[in-house]
Amino acid sequence: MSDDAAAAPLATLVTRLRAATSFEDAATAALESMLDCASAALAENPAVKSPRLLRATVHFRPDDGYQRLFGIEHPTSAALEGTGYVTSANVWRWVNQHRCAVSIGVQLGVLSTCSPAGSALHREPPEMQGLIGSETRSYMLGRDVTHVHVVPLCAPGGGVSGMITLEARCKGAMDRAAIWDDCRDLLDLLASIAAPHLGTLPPRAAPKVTTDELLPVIGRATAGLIELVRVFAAQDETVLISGATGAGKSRLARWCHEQSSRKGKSFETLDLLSVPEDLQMAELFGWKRGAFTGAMKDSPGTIARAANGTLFIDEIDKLSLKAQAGLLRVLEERRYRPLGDEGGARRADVRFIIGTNADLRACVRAGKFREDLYYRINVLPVRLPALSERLDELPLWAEYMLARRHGESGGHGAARIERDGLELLSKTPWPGNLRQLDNIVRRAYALALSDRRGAGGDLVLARHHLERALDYDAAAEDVALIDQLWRAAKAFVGEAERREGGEGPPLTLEMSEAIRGLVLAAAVARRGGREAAFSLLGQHALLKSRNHHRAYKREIERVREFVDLVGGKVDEDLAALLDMQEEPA
Ligand SMILES: Nc1ncnc2c1ncn2[C@@H]1O[C@H](COP(=O)(O)OP(=O)(O)OP(=O)(O)O)[C@@H](O)[C@H]1O
Repeated sequence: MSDDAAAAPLATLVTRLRAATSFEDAATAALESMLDCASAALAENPAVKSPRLLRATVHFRPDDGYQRLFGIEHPTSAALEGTGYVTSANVWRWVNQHRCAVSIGVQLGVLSTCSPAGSALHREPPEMQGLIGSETRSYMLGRDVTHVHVVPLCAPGGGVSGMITLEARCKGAMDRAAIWDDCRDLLDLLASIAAPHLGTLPPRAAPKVTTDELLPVIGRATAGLIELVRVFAAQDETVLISGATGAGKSRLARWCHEQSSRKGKSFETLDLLSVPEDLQMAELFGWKRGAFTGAMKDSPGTIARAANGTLFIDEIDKLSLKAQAGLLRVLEERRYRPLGDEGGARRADVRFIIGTNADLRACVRAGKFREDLYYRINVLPVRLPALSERLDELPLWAEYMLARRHGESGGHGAARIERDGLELLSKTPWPGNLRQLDNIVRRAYALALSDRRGAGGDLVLARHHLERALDYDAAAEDVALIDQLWRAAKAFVGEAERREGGEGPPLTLEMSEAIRGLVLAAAVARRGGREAAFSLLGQHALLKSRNHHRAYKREIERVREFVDLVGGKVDEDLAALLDMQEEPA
């Protein structure tokens, strides 16, 4: 295209970008101008028969994780929805590392690029082999896409903040990745002009996302993210959810499953924090009887249990290097073999969602996490913001958690939080995120309940209840475990002395064993179930032999006896656990 011919689209784009007030305005302007230029260039190319530009997409992912995804159809400019997006982790990785465009001839897998240093065109340099995998290729062909051009969005600071993909159908040019040669410089230029606007303009008003049981609160900062996850849910590719501990990654993973075509099938969670390294392979792949000492009978692993459904692997950075190699094989070949199984490999029809609160790239740099696995799971990455980054949600979460607690205890009437109590919460730092907020609300609820005893009306969480709950939290955090245990030991001995003086039956050393049951009960309350509690506390042999329910009942019985003996007011959560005959739902 001549310089004169290029001047007009440049001027139009600059004018439209200046007028843009949102990310979507700027993205539409950029995509339309790039599609128009590419369309004109292809029409003039005598070697290309009946070319047709199909669509273009902005993948905005500063700092690697997706922040926005926006695309339009050509020539209508209708916004793309749902599964309308082509994604390829490898292409992103290449463009991100080399900061230059790539063209792909989909049918034959032909690739071309400019060398990062200059303008020389390279067809299929060796490092690009395998850049588009067979899955991506057949997906594109299934959508009638024969040619794709990918342009990096270079951020002013030197990094790459995203990429723009253009898709075309040119059946007569199937062996030529080079159909874009006449316009590739102009496309680079248009993208570079748009990049700063895309990086700085705010999104159009947050989409109206409806809440549900799994995501009861959605604020301004998370609305866009939830929409992204809804798009990703439809794609069956691996989703990587990163975010601080307690931010709600597990719930988001579950929600993603419910939005996917695997809804209604099993959803399994493997929390690697609670699985010792030497059992990780067994947990993932299952085992045959005799595969290792203690393997008394065959057992399916989480991959088999998640068949046709979704497997959420949390705390992925805790995966041993050996198990990392195993997981990589599953992700690449979709096949696995249980430990000790001599038969053929089994098919893993599972959608993986991965959770982490670690910086996986730092783990790769430190040699603790395989780089190839990192790229294999980093297909659709999203970052769930910490509670401190979405404070508009805080009052809604607090009220939701209070209502849930009130409902659990079968409370009558309404329960609410006083306005200055909510103010206090919004000024509090929340390193433990939603989990910590939930704990505070529960503790404040217990305090409010004991204040209300006897009085009717609404249950009100006043500021002083929340203050006390927060103080308790801070105190518990500051005091080392051994000091807290020492205090408990001294309290035990004090009570024994009182009884020695004639106050009730004696307290013997054996009775101090009730502490085991208390620890287990606390773990059940914390982890939401016996299996997770036993696993957390390293009781894998009991779990394997399925004897943990019996063990739990025995320990809890001991606690009940102890409570009967010493009397006094029992914490409400503990009382509920002691009354419970069966596993909590
Ligand atoms: N969508 C939600 N609905 C109700 N409660 C939630 C939700 N998300 C988070 N919470 C509260 O926060 C707690 C932690 O949530 P979740 O386990 O999903 O966080 P996480 O980010 O996976 O934590 P970790 O990294 O420690 O595994 C939950 O037990 C619950 O109390």
